[in-house]
Formats: sequence, C-alpha cells, structure tokens
Amino acid sequence: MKELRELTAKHPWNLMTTSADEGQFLNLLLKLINAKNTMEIGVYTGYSLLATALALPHDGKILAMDINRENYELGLRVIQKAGVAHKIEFKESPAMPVLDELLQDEKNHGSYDFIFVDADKDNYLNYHKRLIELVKVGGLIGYDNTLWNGSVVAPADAPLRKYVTYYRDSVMELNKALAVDPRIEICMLPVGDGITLCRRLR
Ligand SMILES: C[S@@+](CC[C@H](N)C(=O)[O-])C[C@H]1O[C@@H](n2cnc3c(N)ncnc32)[C@H](O)[C@@H]1O
Repeated sequence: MKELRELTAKHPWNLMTTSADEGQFLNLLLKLINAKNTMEIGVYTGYSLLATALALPHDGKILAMDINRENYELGLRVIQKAGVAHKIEFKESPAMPVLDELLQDEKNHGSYDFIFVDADKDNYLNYHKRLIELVKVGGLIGYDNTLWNGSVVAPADAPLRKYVTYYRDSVMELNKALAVDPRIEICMLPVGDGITLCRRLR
C-alpha cells in the first residue's frame, strides 16, 4: 500500500486519492465483516482497490469501475506484485450503465457484501437507488468524501475552493437523504474526508 501511495503522489491528480488512514480503515473493516463479494466505483490508480483486495480471501472478488483505464493500469503493477490482481474485474465504463445491467439479473440482487463509492459526487443519490438493491441485507455501502473538505458544516458564505463549492450541495443532499432512509442505518466516520457507512437493514 505504501508503494502505491508513493506512485499516486507523483500523479497530477493525487489529491483525489483515498487517504492513508482511509485505506487502513477499509482494509480492517473488510476483514472484520469477512467480505468476499465487493464493488468499487472510482478506482483512479487503485489505492482503495488494493486496500480492499488485500483484505479479501483468495477467492474474493471486486468489480471495479472507472472511466479511465490508464490510471488503473499505472497502479496495476503494484497490485500484481501484491498477488491480488486475480480478485479484480476492472470495467472501463461510467458506473451507471454497469449498475443498470447488474440489476437486470435477479441473481445480483442482494449479492454484495461491501460497495465503496468514490466517483462522480453529484450522482451518489442515483447510485444509492441502485446499490441498495445490490448490497445484501446486513451488507455495507461506503460513500467517500461525505465531509467534502468540511464544507458540509461550513457557514453558507464561507470562502471555498471552486471544486468544493461545485459539489457541496450534492454532498449535503446525499447526507440528508441517507440520514432519513429507513432501509439503512448509518455511521459517518470522520476519517480522511469522511466516509458514511450504510448498513442495509431490509
Ligand atoms: C477520487 S478518484 C478515486 C480514488 C480511489 N478510490 C482511491 O482511493 O485512490 C475518482 C475516480 O472516479 C472516476 N470517475 C469519474 N466519473 C466516473 C463515473 N461516472 N463512473 C466511474 N468512475 C468515474 C475518475 O476517473 C477517478 O479515477
């Protein structure tokens, strides 16, 4: 994981990666829940993907999606070196059509132990509508960046960077919707940029 972090730090988008503490948290969480069948939306260079792959058993699976294969391939050699690449099925695609296709097949419903969402922040609520059907009862969905640089608790007129302002309303809308969704119980963790864990109840 250290090697992949160092590699990612040299990449121009490195601010977008999951933080080291989030990676360690994900790794431990997945071991604790004995996750086997998982999904990740938003791979980038694969830091959170590696943290997940290392936690799964030898026959564990991760369906990983990203619109950019090039960045995934940058980190892939580290994932291969760690001996966990066989657990990953990478799809170069926007996540939404892949989710819609998965939902067409009844056997995918309620089949995922864990789903990590870290892409396309203004679509999280649209993902949630689909993911709640795909995760198993008792399984977890983790939404990354739900603190959104602290902006979700900042005063309305606080000076914010442009990209923070851009997604702030979407993240706040997601947080409010998750808090009142009766199908889940949630826990918002102030790790990294905030991860909201949602456990499906029914
Ligand atoms: C924040 S990065 C992911 C970081 C990664 N989880 C990690 O911890 O290193 C977001 C990624 O989402 C991808 N992305 C953006 N829109 C997407 C979409 N609609 N579907 C899937 N991936 C998308 C981007 O290409 C980018 O690599």
